[in-house]
Amino acid sequence: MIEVTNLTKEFENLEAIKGLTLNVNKGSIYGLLGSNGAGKTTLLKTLAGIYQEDGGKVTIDGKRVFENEELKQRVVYISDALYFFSSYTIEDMAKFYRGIYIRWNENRFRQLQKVFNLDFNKKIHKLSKGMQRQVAIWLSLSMMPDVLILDEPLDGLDSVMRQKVKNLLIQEVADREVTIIISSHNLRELEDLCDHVGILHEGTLVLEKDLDELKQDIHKIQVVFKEQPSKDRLEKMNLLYQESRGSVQLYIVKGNKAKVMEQFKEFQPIIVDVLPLTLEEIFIYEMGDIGYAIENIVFE
Ligand SMILES: Nc1ncnc2c1ncn2[C@@H]1O[C@H](COP(=O)(O)OP(=O)(O)OP(=O)(O)O)[C@@H](O)[C@H]1O
Repeated sequence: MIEVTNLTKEFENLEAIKGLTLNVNKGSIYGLLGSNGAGKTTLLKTLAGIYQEDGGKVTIDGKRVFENEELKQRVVYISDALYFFSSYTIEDMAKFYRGIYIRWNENRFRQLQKVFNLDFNKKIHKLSKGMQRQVAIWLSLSMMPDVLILDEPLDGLDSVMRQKVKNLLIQEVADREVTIIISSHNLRELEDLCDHVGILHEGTLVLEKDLDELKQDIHKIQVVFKEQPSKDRLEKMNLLYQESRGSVQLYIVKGNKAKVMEQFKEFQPIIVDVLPLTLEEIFIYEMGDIGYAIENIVFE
C-alpha cells in the first residue's frame, strides 16, 4: 500500500507538489494523468525515494521510502529518461542488476526474452528508443518488485508492444498482487489498464476516481418526448449536460441506472435509450460539473 500524505516538493522558488494526498491499494493499478509540468515525475521520484519530501510523508507498507535500502529492493522505478551504462549488452545489464537486487529471478528474465524477442548480446545503446524502453521493462519485471513505479512506460512503444506490456502488467497484478503506479498524458492510453485514475494539475490532484464506479454512476440518455417535460421536473435529476438534436434530446445524468431510467419513463417518452459513454466523455462531463476544463489536460 502506497500512502502519500500532504506531500510538498519544491525546486528553488517553484512548488512542484502542493500538499498532495493519495493512496494506492495493494494489487491496484493507479494511472496518474496530467499535462507537461503537472508534477508527475516529481511525485513518482518522491515515491521511489529518489527525492526527499520537503513536507508531508511518503510511505510504502507503512515505511518511509527515502533512504530505505531494504524497501528499495521491492520498489522498482522506471524513469521516463532511461539510463544504461554505455557499451553494456542486455546480458551485462542483467548481470549488474542480479548483483544488486536480491529478488532477481533469472528464470523470469530468460522467459521474458520470448516476449520482447531481443538478443541478450545486443548493446543497449545500439537499440532504438522503443527497444530500450522494452529492455527497461524486461529488466524491471525480472527484479520481481512488489511495487512498480512507471513514468510514461508506454511512450515510444508500437501498438503491438504497448498491448503486450499492458498484458504483462495486468498479469503481474493477477499473479503476484504487484502494486503499480503509472503516469501518462493520455487517458485513452490507460483506460483499459488502470482501476484508479488521478489527475494531477499544477502540483495538486484535481480529480481521483475508481474507474468501475465511475462507469456505473454516469449515463448518456437519448430520448424523444411526446411532450417536453418542464425544466423544473428535469432539474430534479442530476443532469450534467443536455443537448437538443431536433426532436431527440440527449442527457448526461448521474445516478443509479435503473432509477434514472425510471425517472425518464415517468415522462412517457416515445423512445428512451441508454448509450455507452467513453471514459473520456465521462471525465469531460464530470470535470465540467466541478468547473474545470479537462480537455486540455489529459486528451491529446
Ligand atoms: N530538478 C528540477 N529542478 C527544478 N525544477 C524542476 C526539477 N524537476 C522538475 N521541476 C519543475 O517542477 C515542475 C513539475 O515537473 P515534472 O517533471 O514533475 O512534471 P511532469 O508532470 O512529469 O511533466 P512532463 O509530462 O512534461 O514529464 C515543472 O515546473 C518543472 O519545471
